[in-house]
Order: sequence, then structure tokens, then C-alpha cells
Amino acid sequence: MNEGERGSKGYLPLFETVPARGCLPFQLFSASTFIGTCFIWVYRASYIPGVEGKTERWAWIGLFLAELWFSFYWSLTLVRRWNPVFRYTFKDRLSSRYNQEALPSVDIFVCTADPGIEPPIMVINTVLSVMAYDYPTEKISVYLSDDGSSDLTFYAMLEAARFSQIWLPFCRKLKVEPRSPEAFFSNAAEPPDDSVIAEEWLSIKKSYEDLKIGIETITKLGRIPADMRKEHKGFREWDFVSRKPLPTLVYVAREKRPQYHHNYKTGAMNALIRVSARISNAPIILNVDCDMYSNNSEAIKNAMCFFMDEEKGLEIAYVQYPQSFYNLSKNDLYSSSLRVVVELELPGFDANGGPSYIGTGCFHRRESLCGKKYSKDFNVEWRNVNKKVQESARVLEDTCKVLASCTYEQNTDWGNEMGLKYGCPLEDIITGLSRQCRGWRSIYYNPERKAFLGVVPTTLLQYLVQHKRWAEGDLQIFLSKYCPLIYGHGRIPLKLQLSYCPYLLWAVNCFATLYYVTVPSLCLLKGIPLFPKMSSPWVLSFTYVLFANCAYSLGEVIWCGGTIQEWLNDQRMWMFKRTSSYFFAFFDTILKLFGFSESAFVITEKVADEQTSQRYEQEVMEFGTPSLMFKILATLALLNLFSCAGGIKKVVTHYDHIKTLDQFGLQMLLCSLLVYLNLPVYQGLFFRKDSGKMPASVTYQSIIYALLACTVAMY
Ligand SMILES: O=c1ccn([C@@H]2O[C@H](COP(=O)(O)OP(=O)(O)O[C@H]3O[C@H](CO)[C@@H](O)[C@H](O)[C@H]3O)[C@@H](O)[C@H]2O)c(=O)[nH]1
Ligand SMILES: [Mn+2]
Repeated sequence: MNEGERGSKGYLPLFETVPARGCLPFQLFSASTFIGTCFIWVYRASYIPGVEGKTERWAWIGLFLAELWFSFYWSLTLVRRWNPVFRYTFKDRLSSRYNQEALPSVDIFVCTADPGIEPPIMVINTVLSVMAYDYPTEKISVYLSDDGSSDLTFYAMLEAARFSQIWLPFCRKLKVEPRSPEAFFSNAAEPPDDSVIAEEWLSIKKSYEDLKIGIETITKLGRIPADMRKEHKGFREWDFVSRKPLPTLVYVAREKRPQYHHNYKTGAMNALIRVSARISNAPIILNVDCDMYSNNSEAIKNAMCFFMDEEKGLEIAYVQYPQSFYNLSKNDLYSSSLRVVVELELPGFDANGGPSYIGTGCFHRRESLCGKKYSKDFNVEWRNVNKKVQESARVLEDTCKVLASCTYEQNTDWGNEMGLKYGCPLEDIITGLSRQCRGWRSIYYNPERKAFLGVVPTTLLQYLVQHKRWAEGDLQIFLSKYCPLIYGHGRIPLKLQLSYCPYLLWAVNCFATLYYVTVPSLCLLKGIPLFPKMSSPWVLSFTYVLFANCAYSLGEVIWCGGTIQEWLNDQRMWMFKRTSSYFFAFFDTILKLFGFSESAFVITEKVADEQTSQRYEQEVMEFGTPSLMFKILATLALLNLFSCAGGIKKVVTHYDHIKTLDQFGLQMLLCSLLVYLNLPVYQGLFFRKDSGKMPASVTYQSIIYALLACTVAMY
């Protein structure tokens, strides 16, 4: 044990912190890469082509700038990798020290917005899974926020509440894992051996299937039949809940009107904070997106080990669990697993002062969300904060309506000092940062059995759009008063400020990357060498930096449990998003900055049609729509294909093959690597017949653009 058995006051701590071992390879890699990079700079600076070759000179200087950016960005990414820490909890100590009575209550927020792309059956599986936590039932309240105000979602929740009366006891009795019925029954196809239990198992499975069919039929129908409608009296239905040993379950659809900005998920969360304060007012809040079901019924207890640790718990504002996913393809086609982020970067972030809040799977101390500053004399008496109001649902409904009305926040501090912050598509990052700046810290906890599992986009376009939103929000933060380097100056450590920067600067990568994937290739066509000759020793610095980086990142992916193919996919997506998502994100941010546009929250689709899902499972890239993003990707891919062909032709037809190869060797290597990464694009353009191929319009246009670019370059 790292931190000594006993804390300074003689307590056995409820959690421990273990620094990562084996940092030597990382330090060697970073030191040697740094030296390699210095050589590259020296080479670039000392061989700038003279003024007579004007194009050459500018191409060279541009490449130098791109390389300077990459080096700068790379050094920023080191900050988060320097000394990761891992956290471990002691649940047995928690339960021996606090009886059920003494544990604080928890309010759980589930956000949904659109039954069309977030199917109600998925939403209620999440709701059921969080109702079924291994935690005193009367201490759990679940709030479902429905920004779509959909009676389909409402109906599904009503049915789920009924089903919970058999599902929750079943989960407790059999210690079921995971507690989302859909996930549970699809993981365990067979009932257990014991015949009595098997009977119950089968009957619950049958009930779940009926429930599912019922909800899916209604969802397809798109409306609730009149006779069913008569049965529901809305909120007042929940009176029955208080008579059963079940968690409180509340459905909230806040009021929205066109003349008032609803602030998307952030607005929903703030309404929930107020409504829940009125109803259950738990000191701890967990928030999850509607697709993130609970996969580990001990997550609350684990989080409590942090908050309730006598010595270090008080300063903790939030405990962040990683985002993990259940619908990843075998080799993570779109590189959406965030594997290295989850396993290495966030632990590094944690070591530097606490992870950012990432929007879902996060336990919050309620007070930290309500503008409170942390100070040394802050204290909580968990016993006293467990009071629940004893009013009828009817009275509560009326008072809560006011709290969730669209005018409530006018002329208040909500969205600013109170609650989550408005004005940015990434409410999570600034809300986390501002709490750290108010003296709180945060904890990252990544247990072996993942606490939450959600959905990743299953088409390339959805992926690119999601990353555009993230990159845009990030850059907006960097350019706003919340820039960690300014806002955090003097309030949080420099290494924590810097830990935020690589994410916030994602979008800026687009220029250097666009430059690197076009100019060297076009110059190859035109016959302008931009890299050292293969026979010169300078070539070593370039090849070393290239291969060391590949080897190291491959090592990281494998160490974190990934495959070689996954690493390759990651490299490809790295290029795709930097040349499309980030490019648009950058321009949209600038437009927004000058007031020309409003950033919107495009909700990620969580369902796909049969064929699309099938292709996703077979790891075939999905194009299919004539999006501008695809036109860019296809044009770049073709441009490199043509340049590569042009380069090969040059070597073959030149009277001195060896000399040409010597001069253009590295440039050809770069160009052919790009062609290799783009193979799925060529397939989509020319070789596929399914509905996921590139639309003909994209194919024609990109051929024309690429040819045009090549022609201009050659003459
Ligand atoms: O007006 C809205 C829009 C969205 N949502 C909900 O917000 C959640 C996240 O939306 P999603 O489209 O799934 O976005 P992701 O890109 O997957 O979200 C990631 O990024 C967001 C910030 O961009 C964070 O808020 C999320 O927690 C994080 O999972 C979902 O539950 C939505 O139902 C609302 O409640 N109201
Ligand atoms: Mn999502």
C-alpha cells in the first residue's frame, strides 16, 4: 500500500492512490523524440530554399510551421502522461464504519431528448439499471428528464416503474449483473441450473419481453392509444411508489418556449438540480446520459468511499467514472473507445489535480454545483442531510412546475454561478473547471468492472459530427474567459491548466494536418523535394520521430488492451477528424466568436437500421450521404492517390531512378502511407455497391477537385 495503512488521524482510509509504474520507457521515448525533433528544426532552419525558388521556399516554410505546431502540441500531450495515478476503494471499510442509516442519499439524473433517436426502451433500461443499485432503496431517487416531452417516453417509464417491482427484488436476490434487463438477458441466454430460480428467471424474462414488445409497438405507432391514455394521471401516478420499497422515480419534462433559450442538456440538468432539491435533496447527485446504463451495481458505494473518506473526502467535488461503450466493433472501426484516454490520460489528469467533468457517469457533491467555494473549515454531517420532504406528490408537482418553468431562471445566477454553466456546447468541461477553480478537487475512478456502458455512433458521419461538436466546444472554451490558462491562473496548478489544453486545442490541429496531407504530395507531383535525401544523415531524425511515435502509440494501445488493427483504425480516424471535423469546428468557432452563428447541440443518434448495423459489425466504413465532410475526405484521398502514382511514374521514367528515389524517398513514403490509410475511401468511391458506399455526387465532385488541384500543382 502506497499511502500508509493509516491516515494521519489514525483512520483507515476508504481509498488509496497508487502511482503508475514503469514510466522509464515513456521518459526515454519522450526524451529521444524531443532530440529527434530538435534535429528536424535545425534541418528546416538551415536548408530553407533560396528566394529564387519562390514556391519551394513557401512550401518549405509552411512545412516548418506545421512541424513546429506538431512539436508544440505533442509536448502538451506529455503533461497528462507524466505520472498517472490509479485509485482503489475499500468498500468493506465503508460498510463496517457506516451502517445503512448513515449512508447519504443519492439523486440520479437521466437525460433524454428525442424518442426518435433515443428509443424509449433504451432509456428505461438505463432507468431500471440505476434504480437497482446495490444501495439502500429508500436513499435512491431517480429523475428522468425528457427534453422531448414525449408521451412515448413517459409511457415507457410508467411501464418500467411497474416492471421495477419485480425486477429490483430479483436483482437483489440473485445479485444480478448488469442490472439493465436488456443487457442482462442478452448476456445470459440460459437460466441458472437451480430449478426454482430458473422458473423465476424465465418468468421475469418473459415479463421483460412483454414490456419490450409493448414499448416498441407504441414507439413504432408513434402515439399512445386513447384507452391507455385514460389510465394515466401523469405525475400523480407516483403516489403508489411510496408504499412499496422502491426508489422514488420522477419524470420531469421542463417547460420550453421558442422565445426562451432552453440551453439543451445543461438547461435540463439545472432544472433537475432544482426539482430534486425540492423533492429529495440528496447531497450526492449522479448524472448519466440516457444510453449509459449501470453495469456495476456497486458504483454508488465506490463513489461514497471517496466522498466519505474522513481525511481526503471533504475537498472532493465530483468523482468521474470513464465513458465506456457496449456497441464497439471488434477492432473499434471509428476509434471511438477512447481507450488510451480512459486508461492513461485521465489517470494522468487525475494526478495533476483532478480529471475534467466529462458529462456523464459522474457523481457530484450537490453543494459544489450550487456555487459553493471549498474552504478548509468545510464540513458535512451526512446524517443531517438525509431529510426527505413528506408532502404529497400533488403538492410537489405544483411547486416543481414552477422550478422547471422556462422563465424561472430569468435574472438569476443559474447557468452562471449556480448549476452547470451555459453558453457552450461543452457544459461539462467548464463546469468541472470552475469547481476546481473554487478550490474543490475531483477524482477519476476506473474500476475493473466498468461502471457505465453507453453507445458510440455507428456511422462515420455521426462520428465526425460528434467530434465536430466536441472540438468546437473545446476551442470556444479556450478562446473564452474560461481558458484554463487565464481562468485557472493562480487558482489551480499549472500542470492542471496544461492538462486541459490538448483537448481544448484539438480543432487547431486541422491546419498543420491539412498542410501535411496535401502540400508534400502536390510537391512530389511538381518535383519539389521537401525532405532530406535518403542518403543524408538528416533522414534519421525524420524516420526516428515517425517510427518512434508509431511504435510508442501502438505500444500504448496494446498495453491498454487493444489490437494492432485498432491502432491502425485510430491513426486513420486521427487523420479523418483532423481534416474534416476539426476544420469545420475551427471555422464555426470563429464565426460564432464574431456573432455570425449559434452553436447547436446535435444529438448523437443511438440507433441504426439493419443494414447499417450489419456493416458496422463487419467493420465496413459507412459513407452513404453526400456530406461536405466526405467530399473533403474523398478529395484528399484522391489527391494523394494521384500524387503517389505521379511519384512512382517519376521514378520509373527518370533516366536516373536511384537519384530520384534518393531525393523523393521520404515524400513518397509519406504519400504512400496516406494512400494506405485511405484505402476504405477508395473502396467506398469505386468498389462498393451497397448503400453505404460514397454517393455518386461525392465521387464525381471529388475526382474533379483532386484533378484540378493536381493540374494546378503541376503547371
Ligand atoms: O437538448 C438536449 C440535448 C441533449 N440532451 C441529452 O444529452 C445527452 C448527451 O447527448 P448525446 O447526443 O448522446 O451527446 P454525446 O456526444 O454522446 O455526449 C457527450 O458530450 C456531451 C457534451 O457535448 C456531454 O454532455 C455528454 O455527457 C457526453 O456523453 C443525451 O442523454 C441527450 O438526451 C438533452 O437532455 N437535451
Ligand atoms: Mn451519447
